[in-house]
Amino acid sequence: MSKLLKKPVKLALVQLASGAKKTKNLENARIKVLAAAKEGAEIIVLPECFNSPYGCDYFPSYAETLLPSPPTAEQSPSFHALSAIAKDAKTYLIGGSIPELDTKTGKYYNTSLTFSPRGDLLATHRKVHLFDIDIPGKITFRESEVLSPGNKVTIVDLPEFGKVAIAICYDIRFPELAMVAARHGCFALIYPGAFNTTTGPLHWKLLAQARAVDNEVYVALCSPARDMGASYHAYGHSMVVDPMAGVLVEAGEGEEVVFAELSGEKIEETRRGIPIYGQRRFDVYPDVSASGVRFEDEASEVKS
Ligand SMILES: NC(=O)CC(=O)C(=O)O
Repeated sequence: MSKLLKKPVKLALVQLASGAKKTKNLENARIKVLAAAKEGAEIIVLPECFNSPYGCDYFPSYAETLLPSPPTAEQSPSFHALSAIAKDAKTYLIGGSIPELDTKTGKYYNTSLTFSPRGDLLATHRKVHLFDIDIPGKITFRESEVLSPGNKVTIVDLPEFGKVAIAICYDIRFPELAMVAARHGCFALIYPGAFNTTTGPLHWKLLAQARAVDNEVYVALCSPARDMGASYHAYGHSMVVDPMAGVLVEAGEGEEVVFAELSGEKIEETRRGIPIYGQRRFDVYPDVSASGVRFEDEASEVKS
């Protein structure tokens, strides 16, 4: 038996088509998550900004207040919707991300909420690395004009399975975060993410496979469906990659739910075959996972 993943688990990625109407997005998420649960999924993932369009112009008007926790239904309809969906589906629900406003500081965040099958909040992850890029003639995006970054690595214990790490989209470009999470015993790295039609074709699958092969863990990326009528064209192609970097499943561009079976034996088999976990040379380079890693958000009462 694997210590990392105690028993096989069925994961579902809901590549949701979200529009301008938040109530409609929440209702659509509910329908799709309940249907995925009926298919046997035990961990279900929603995309980045699943309750709103994605873009700096939208963050403030869609932002919800999560603190103090639990928020009221007026402060955060998405918190309450996600909690109820998880409870009704009786599954773990990684609620993609939503724009958040911390009313104490006036700062906005891109925040993911994870709920237990009883509907309890297990963890909150605020996107750590903000999506600030400028590829002339292609895409310029500056999340930092509106958002503030989170400041911790988020690892969630799902007691009957094991630990997963939650991070958001651009966070996948930073191998240190993934390595820290893997070295702290996660069986999967889960990234709700909205890559775009410039970076997606080149980097989405490459990064999923890179983080998987670096760390010999499962990697799951969950995108919104592509909407060519929106100001931001999400790439789609939600996918699950196994610890050998094989693509287990990949969605197309439209609304779709994809499933994958994850097993501890696949992780063990990979690590037996290519035993990098016993071959690192910390006499040659430093162990980034050993010290100075922040797992708690000390500045706020946000649940880690
Ligand atoms: N949207 C993001 O956060 C990241 C992205 O699209 C990219 O890295 O490319």
